[in-house]
Amino acid sequence: MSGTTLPRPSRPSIAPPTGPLPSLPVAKTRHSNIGVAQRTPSSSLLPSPATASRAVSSSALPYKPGPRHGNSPSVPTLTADGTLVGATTPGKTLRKTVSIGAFPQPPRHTGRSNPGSPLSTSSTPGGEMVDRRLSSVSKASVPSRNSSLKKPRTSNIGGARGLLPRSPLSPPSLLNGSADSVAVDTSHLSLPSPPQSRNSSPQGSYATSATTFEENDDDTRGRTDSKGNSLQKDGKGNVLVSVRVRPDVGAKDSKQELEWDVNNKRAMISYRGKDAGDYTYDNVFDTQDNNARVYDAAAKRLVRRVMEGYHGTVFAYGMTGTGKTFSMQGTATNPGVIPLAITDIFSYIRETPHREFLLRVSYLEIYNEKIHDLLAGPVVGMNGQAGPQEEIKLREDSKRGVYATPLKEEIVQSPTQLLRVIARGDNARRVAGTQFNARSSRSHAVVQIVVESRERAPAPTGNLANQKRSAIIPGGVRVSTLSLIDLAGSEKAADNKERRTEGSHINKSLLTLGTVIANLSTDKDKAEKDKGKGEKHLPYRDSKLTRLLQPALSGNSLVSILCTVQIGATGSAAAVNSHTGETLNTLKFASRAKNNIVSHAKKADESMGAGGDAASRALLDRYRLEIQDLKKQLEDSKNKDTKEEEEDELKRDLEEEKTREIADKQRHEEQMLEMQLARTALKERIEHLNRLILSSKSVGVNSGRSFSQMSYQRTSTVGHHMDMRPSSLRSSASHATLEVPQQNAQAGLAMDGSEEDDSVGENGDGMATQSVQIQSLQADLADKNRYIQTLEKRLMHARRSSHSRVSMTLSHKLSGSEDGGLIATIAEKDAEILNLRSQLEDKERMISALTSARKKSETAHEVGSDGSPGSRRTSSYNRSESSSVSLIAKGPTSPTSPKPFLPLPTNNTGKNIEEMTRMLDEMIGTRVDKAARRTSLMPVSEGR
Ligand SMILES: Nc1ncnc2c1ncn2[C@@H]1O[C@H](COP(=O)(O)OP(=O)(O)OP(=O)(O)O)[C@@H](O)[C@H]1O
Repeated sequence: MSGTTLPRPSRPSIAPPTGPLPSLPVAKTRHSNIGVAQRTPSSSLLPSPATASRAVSSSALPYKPGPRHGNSPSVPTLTADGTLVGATTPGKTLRKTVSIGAFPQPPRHTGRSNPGSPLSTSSTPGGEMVDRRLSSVSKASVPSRNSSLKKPRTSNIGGARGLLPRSPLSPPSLLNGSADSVAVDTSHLSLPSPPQSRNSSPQGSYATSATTFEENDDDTRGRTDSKGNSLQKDGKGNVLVSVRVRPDVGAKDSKQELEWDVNNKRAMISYRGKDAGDYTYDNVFDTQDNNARVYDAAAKRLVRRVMEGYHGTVFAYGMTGTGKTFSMQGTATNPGVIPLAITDIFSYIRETPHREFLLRVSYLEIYNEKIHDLLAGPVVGMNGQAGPQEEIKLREDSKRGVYATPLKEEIVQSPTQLLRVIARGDNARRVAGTQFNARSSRSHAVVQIVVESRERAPAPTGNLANQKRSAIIPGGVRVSTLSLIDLAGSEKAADNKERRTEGSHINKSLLTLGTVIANLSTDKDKAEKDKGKGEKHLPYRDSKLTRLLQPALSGNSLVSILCTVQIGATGSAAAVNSHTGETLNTLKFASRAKNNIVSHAKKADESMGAGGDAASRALLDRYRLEIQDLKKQLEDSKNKDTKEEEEDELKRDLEEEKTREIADKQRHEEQMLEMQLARTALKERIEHLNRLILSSKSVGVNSGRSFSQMSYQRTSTVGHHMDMRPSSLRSSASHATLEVPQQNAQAGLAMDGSEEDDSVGENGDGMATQSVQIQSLQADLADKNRYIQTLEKRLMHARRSSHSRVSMTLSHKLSGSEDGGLIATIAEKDAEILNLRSQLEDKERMISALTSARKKSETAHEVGSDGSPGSRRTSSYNRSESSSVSLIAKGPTSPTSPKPFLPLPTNNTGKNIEEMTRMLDEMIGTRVDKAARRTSLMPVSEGR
């Protein structure tokens, strides 16, 4: 086939690899054939010539590829349409195509040297497979596995042979999620488990003997030629074709069965009826072979190659009811290709720690030429009822090849998850009862597992940019796809109209598939023959199935085709004939597929994943980048958070600091105010006291003068017998002693001693003195009032402060208070105010007393001037006053003042005034002393 005219997806490069592809890392530890060992010697109960001869020619004898070639002319082509009918040219190999690279070429093939296949195992340098197991089997004279359908098996790897712990009778479907693990006892084999054996499963372990059996199976399947040389087994190229024969209990010993011979050892099916012929494939599975064996021989390698980066397609083809679904899905106890592939995929991931993988799965069906997404679930319409699904179309682009869109893809992380997803799709698949199958698949079902893988990034170091780079650089992402396809079965016209419609679509698509495959070969032949004439049209677009399979069929994928047949049938002769015809058709289809499909699959280009724009990047890369971005965002937000937290903390600190400062300021202001108030109060008090002193002085001066005058008068009156004691007036505040000057005293000697005169003498001086006293007292009163106001203000402020201050301030205040408490201070202040008030009252009383005294003296004065007794006193007073004045005017040196100074006799008014003043002074003195003591915390001395 030439790729020049065919539309090829560009996903994998179509150029063949330059060297041989690596084989699977299989530990070839065993040299015995488990399968062979477990099977009974091949012996036909009803030997036909053919079977007899094959029995003899089996393993112990050199293999002769003759029958295949011998049968070649008789191998008919697909009879579905007239154009495909025909037979291969006699002598011409059925395998017309070659696989990639250094595929070892079987001797019977044409001279082309085939490259090593990704599906092949190790080969000798000469290109021949080493059939170790076969040789060991031969040496041990193990009977041939070659068998006819009638041969009963005494052992069964998968369960029918007694190794499984449970009966496979009516097993639940594994894909429906009810499967349990199948632990097959292989201990009796005394064989080490190979490294890649299934050591995990969705539910546990699938370490079946069939799996281990597989490892050497490749070799035992090699054949020897007539000269005894080891031959490479057919089909170890990029395309594997296997045929599985379904057991048919009902048709036992029927004539049809006798016409068939299934030789799984030689991978050959021979038909001895009309159109007799031998059909040889890569694998032939007889009725005794279980699914594990089928998987191991037909799909295991392909799956592992897919994990290594190749695209792989496995599909089951066959007539309805022949076991396609059974082979692909299997049962709980006999898991099929799909669950076993899933198990292997995850085993591979576990065994490959240096790479990272991302798996996504989609599941679609082609039903009546329409594609349905089996994972999308029912679409609920506006009315709440299930509506039609969005139409899924097939598209093709240079990167992805042919693909269905829009199709739901689910990312899966475990075998269980993957199986669940597939089971979900499987439940959504259309099945119906038909004449041949109670649960017939009415659609082609395609499971696609996309495997993205990449070398694991080294531990990220350095900055984020470096980390980002290191996350996507190494090796790029490899993207490969494993397609597992369970085709609907070809069938005869059904009674039911719906089944008929389905059947016609199924048949049409299968026919197209056959045509494409047939034309692949024809095209190739023609292309070779008629170079330049152009290539034959390949009708990929005639059906959705072929369109979807186009990348695989056109050579971009490793392909494994499992054709299922059922030999023998019950019923009418026509039915039997029809059945045989279908079986033959399937066999011919398989032969053509084997011969015609050319695969030059190569590993997916690693750089593809890492390159291109973001949208075209592999999901693994996109996710890696996203992870990096998210990590960065996380880091940023963390940093931001930390920064914000720090800023918040700083802000909080600043605010706290500010609040503290404001509080301190307030406290300071309050303290200052208090101090100021205290100072004001003290100043006022000082002023007041000073005024008092001045007032006393002035009173002293005035009264001293008057007193001295009075003293003089008294002296003069009483007659010089009194002590010359200085008259002292003690200032209440300053304790200042004001001594009456001697000259004044002496001057007073000449004065008249009359009481009245003394009190009112000096022509109204007495009145003036009283006025001064009154003024002084009033001023004092005003002072006191101010002082009281100040104290009240202070008290108010102290109360306010005590309410508003915090306890600390309070305690501070309390500890700072001399009396040990603000409350005590307040109480004292209250008491002080009360005292002052009482003092005020006293003063008021004194003022009123003085005022009345003045009034009295005024009245007396007025009476005196009118010749009243008062006037006498006044005149006397005036006299003495005038004499006193004259004495004073004359000074002490006057010779007219010989009398010593005598204390003035106190009259009533003088006494009153003196007493009152004294009382006042005492009261003030007491108060001031008290206040001074109490407010010792205040800078009294400073104020003073
Ligand atoms: N190798 C086998 N061993 C035991 N039972 C089998 C085998 N192959 C098929 N069967 C049974 O035959 C029946 C039909 O098989 P299955 O549904 O797989 O056929 P099919 O090819 O998928 O049919 P269709 O195309 O109609 O879907 C099932 O009950 C299945 O269990």
